[in-house]
Amino acid sequence: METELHPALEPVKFLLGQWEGAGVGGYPTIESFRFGQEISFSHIGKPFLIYTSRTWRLDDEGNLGMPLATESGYWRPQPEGRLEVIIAHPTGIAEIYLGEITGTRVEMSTDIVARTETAKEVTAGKRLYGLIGEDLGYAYDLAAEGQGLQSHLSAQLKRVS
Ligand code: HEM
Repeated sequence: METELHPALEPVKFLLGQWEGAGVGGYPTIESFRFGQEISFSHIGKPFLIYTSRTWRLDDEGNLGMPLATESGYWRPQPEGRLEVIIAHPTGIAEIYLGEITGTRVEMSTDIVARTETAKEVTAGKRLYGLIGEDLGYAYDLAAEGQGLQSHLSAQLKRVS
């Protein structure tokens, strides 16, 4: 049965579906790397998107290797293009973002980052998502381990369903 889209999701409808692609990552404290990624945005008829992401290391031949980061959460569009996002990480981190939707572009910055006792010292994040033609692109800036907010990842994904 097709679930009817909640009207609050109209501004983020362009994200719905499964996306697959590849990206690059780095940070001053680590070696740069390539990764493959699957992202899913779905809904259950309520005013939020369900978001999940899985990633794998990508070698020079383009083969997927070890699993890397995974994350999941909820995207909650609000009136006037505002957006609230909650993302949980298995690394003991929970991020709360406040953002804005402008056409097919979403920009968000962390309001709060909470960490378990053993999590790395992540203090802030900024994410930019947007359609590039028919693809989904994003860039993620991270402040962690005493470093200022700067690029950790960027990727481009194709819609697969
Ligand atoms: C597509 C998603 C991501 C991928 C593929 C990815 C990949 C990586 C890799 C390969 C490393 C270096 C090796 C390691 O420590 O595992 C790393 C380090 C790190 N990542 Fe990510 N990451 C992702 C998302 C995130 C997010 C969302 C955060 C913060 C909430 C984050 C925070 C960190 C931190 C704090 C480090 C350690 C830096 C250090 O030890 O100095 N990463 N990431």
